Amino acid sequence: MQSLNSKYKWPTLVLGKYLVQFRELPTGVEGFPGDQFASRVAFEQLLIDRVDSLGTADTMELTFDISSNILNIQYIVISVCTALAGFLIVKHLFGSKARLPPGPLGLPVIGHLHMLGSAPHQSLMAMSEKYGKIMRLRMGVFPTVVVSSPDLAREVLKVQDQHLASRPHFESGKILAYDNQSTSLTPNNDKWRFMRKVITTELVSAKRIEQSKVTSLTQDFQFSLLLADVFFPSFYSHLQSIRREELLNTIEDILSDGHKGELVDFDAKLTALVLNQTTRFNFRRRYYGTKRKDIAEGAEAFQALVKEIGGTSFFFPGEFFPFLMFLDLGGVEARMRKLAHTADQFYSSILASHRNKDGSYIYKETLDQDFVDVLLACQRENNSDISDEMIKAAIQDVIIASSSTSSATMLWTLAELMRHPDMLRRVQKELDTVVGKNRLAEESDLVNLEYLRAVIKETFRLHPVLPLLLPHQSDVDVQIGGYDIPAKTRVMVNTYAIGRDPQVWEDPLEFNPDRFLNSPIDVKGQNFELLPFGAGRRMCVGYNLGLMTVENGLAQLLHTCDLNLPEGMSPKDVSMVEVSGASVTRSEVLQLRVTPRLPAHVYTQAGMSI
Ligand code: HEM
Repeated sequence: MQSLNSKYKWPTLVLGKYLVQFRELPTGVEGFPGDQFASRVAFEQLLIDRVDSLGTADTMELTFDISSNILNIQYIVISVCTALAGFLIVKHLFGSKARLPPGPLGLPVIGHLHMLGSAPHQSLMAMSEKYGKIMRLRMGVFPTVVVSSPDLAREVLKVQDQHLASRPHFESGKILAYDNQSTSLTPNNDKWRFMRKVITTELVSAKRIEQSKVTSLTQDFQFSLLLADVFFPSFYSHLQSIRREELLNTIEDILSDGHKGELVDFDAKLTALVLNQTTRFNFRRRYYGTKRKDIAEGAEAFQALVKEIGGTSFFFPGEFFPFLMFLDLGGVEARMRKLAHTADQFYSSILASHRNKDGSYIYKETLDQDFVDVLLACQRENNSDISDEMIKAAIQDVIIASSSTSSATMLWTLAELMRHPDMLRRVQKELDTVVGKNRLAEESDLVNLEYLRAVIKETFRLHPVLPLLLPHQSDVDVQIGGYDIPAKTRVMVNTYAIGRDPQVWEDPLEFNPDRFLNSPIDVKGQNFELLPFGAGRRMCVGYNLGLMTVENGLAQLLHTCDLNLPEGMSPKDVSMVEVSGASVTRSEVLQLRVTPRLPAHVYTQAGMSI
């Protein structure tokens, strides 16, 4: 067999790699599976066949997820350069008499990085079965503890919450998130609390926040919040109408594709739905293209940007060996800098569109204000504390945090329902009983859709899209599970392992929504066996918007559309294979046949032409 290296010019990233995972299709190679290959030989042969059949030029640009596949050559460089530093750090941190959690034997310098594989949550679950529900690991130079039981999750996210609510410093966040100024990456400080309050007040809450409750911020920040609060009521009702409008747009689009006899690409439709909702909340623009006429200029570039930043993994060499960042192994840093520059130009243009030419703020009536207006208003009142960079980081954070998570959850739920047609019928029967067939579902119906909500909880249990949450970090020495955890240790909660633990759930691998009927277990951070949004101070700040998006989106879809698998495909063929990036998604696109299931006048009355 011909060697790939001899035949094609090959990106450095691939040299020396045996396991490679595609994040994107090579340009022009249709239907190339986002798959992993057991060996280099199989991988190379497949590529050679594909490239030959296309007759492309001898250089191809490919994008790889290097999350777990840190190159052998890089390991060698890292090992030589860091042996001494690693030894000293480990000796300093673990050389004391502290009672540390157990853990597998790691390699010198790299620690346990090589054990993470392409799906770290799965590898860590397997390791916890062997080494225990609390494990000590080392990711490069960083001591890390992973917990995998509800009791230990409670200790991390509730009992020791105040000491574990910080975040580690991320090298990727330094480049891509304005020096870790985004809400999700900022350490536990006043600015982080401020951003959480503004998001809660302006984007995701149904209630006004009483000024008296704001006690932990500086006076200036309190004033800014008061200001934000004034804008709130009208903005909230406006958000509700945006949600509905975008949802009906999407359903019209889906039904129109279905009517033409085309298979509907649910990945594309639901990603567009959530992204459009989010960009409209933030800066009143639809940015993600759909087939409708009102596609904003630059939609495709923006779509690519969000996808790439959202898909940028924390798992690359410089993240675990920060003092080697300057070597830029694999060229990851250069790629991130380019991406950050493009993103910054985009956010600068958004800010500019909210200001006059001389930089002064364009005054708008309260009703016309979007999230960027609110942040700029806070900036005007508190100039030195809220920088443009902080605002840009906040916008990016909300877009990425909300878009990939909500659409991925909807897709996992739909895939489970397509695998279980009896459950799909039961959800639709419930919708017909609660809503009927003569009107569309409303957000207010959700409370009565008990079975649908059970299906969604069961999906969260088996397919949490952020299975390890985001890494927490201890500010001080703490104890978890009777073990000593030194300050500055990274702490992860493996919610995926908890969701599949036979000591916690009966028949844990079975998709059985009935387990949640008449059960007090909810997803709102009170029940540590089910933590799709985390819990405590760092819990997802957008959980009720995320939940509303998922529940309402699925209710409308399943009520208005009959869904069927493509001809010749049976329920057991629906793949549940995962791809791990910034969030965990299905590896296959969900394509379905769609027909309307309500009388024509219901769609017409809602303004849809199908
Ligand atoms: C189904 C949808 C969603 C899921 C499953 C989800 C899940 C999560 C999880 C697991 C975390 C990490 C919690 C931790 O580290 O302990 C998180 C953080 C976060 N989420 Fe969400 N999320 C969703 C939707 C949203 C939405 C709609 C927003 C928009 C406002 C949002 C904004 C954030 C932010 C800003 C953080 C960082 C919070 C902090 O560090 O203080 N999320 N989310």
